[in-house]
Amino acid sequence: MSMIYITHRVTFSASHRLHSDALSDEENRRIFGKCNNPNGHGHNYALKVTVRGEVNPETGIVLNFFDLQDAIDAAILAEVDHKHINLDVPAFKGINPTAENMVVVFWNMLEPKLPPGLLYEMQLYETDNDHVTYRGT
Ligand SMILES: Nc1nc2c(c(=O)[nH]1)N=C([C@H](O)[C@H](O)COP(=O)(O)OP(=O)(O)OP(=O)(O)O)CN2
Ligand SMILES: [Zn+2]
Repeated sequence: MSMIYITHRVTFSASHRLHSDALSDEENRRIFGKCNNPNGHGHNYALKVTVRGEVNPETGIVLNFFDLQDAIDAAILAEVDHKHINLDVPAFKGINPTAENMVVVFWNMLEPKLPPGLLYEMQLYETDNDHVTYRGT
């Protein structure tokens, strides 16, 4: 049997403010600079989701791309697209919406919606130049 990795990419737009409740206002300004601006700022994010599994010999697929897209839409995009992450998304209450924290939250949103053990990797692109990768641990 062949282990195959399949990836679906989605995009969404959202705004956020980098601010940690564990830091003083001065520390937040020093560490996050302009990204700590109280008015927030926006990004056009891209999220790549990779699942891995064996190819079903009858269908020839691991997981239908359509089903993967539907799961991402329902679990993640419905929550965050065109939202202010800090203010509008309950899952981020008390969580600083860095790309690092966002990808972990997204994993926890999506993983229960997929067949057990299928989710392999998520990559969240905040810009074309900067992205983070998470594999669940
Ligand atoms: N490790 C991390 N560092 C930073 C994060 C992050 O999530 N993890 N996030 C930010 C901010 O969100 C910031 O908005 C990044 O925006 P960006 O447009 O990349 O900032 P620049 O002004 O440097 O980009 P330009 O190339 O000048 O357009 C910061 N750090
Ligand atoms: Zn930002």
